[in-house]
Amino acid sequence: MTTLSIFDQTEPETPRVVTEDAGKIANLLADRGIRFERWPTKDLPADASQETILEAYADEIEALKAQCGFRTQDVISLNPDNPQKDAFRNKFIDEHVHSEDEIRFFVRGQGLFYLHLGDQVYAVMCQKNDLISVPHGTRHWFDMGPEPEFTCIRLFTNQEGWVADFTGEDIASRLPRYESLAQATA
Ligand SMILES: CSCCC(=O)C(=O)O
Ligand SMILES: [Fe+2]
Ligand code: NI
Repeated sequence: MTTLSIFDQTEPETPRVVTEDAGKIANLLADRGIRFERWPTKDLPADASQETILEAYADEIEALKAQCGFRTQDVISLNPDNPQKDAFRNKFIDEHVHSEDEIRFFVRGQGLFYLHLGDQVYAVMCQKNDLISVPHGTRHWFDMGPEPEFTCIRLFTNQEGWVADFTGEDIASRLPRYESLAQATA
């Protein structure tokens, strides 16, 4: 199940709110300017190519582009047998921002997005079907865990695609990582 855990940054050990109610999750995130929706997905093999995935979701991608001005897209897909999984995990695991609006649409598996909003951190264990926005300037990080298994379509208003600005803050290391949150909310 998709789970939202909300932490005060001054008390990163214990979430003050934990919910698996998709409607509540959407409302709590909308209150903070984050879009969260559940979109239908298609049956595709775990090793489907980026091309196949973009083709299968061409209508959804076009709709989002028309609606919100997204210009580029890519696919990030990881499986536990990926020899570079640790490097990929590390790539996103520290707090960063993007200078443009982005969307993440999980079409397979799960992954944990942390959004640092004001003095709170919203940790969203995203699942297949979840679409979440990362508005420009939103401090965030992403933990795919030690055995990553997910496919995510990413949309960018930036023509260059994914460009990250790391904040240099250590907040990510003070919050529970994927392993504890997946455990706590299983
Ligand atoms: C699930 S997509 C990988 C993470 C990412 O793109 C990001 O943090 O910006
Ligand atoms: Fe990011
Ligand atoms: Ni669950």
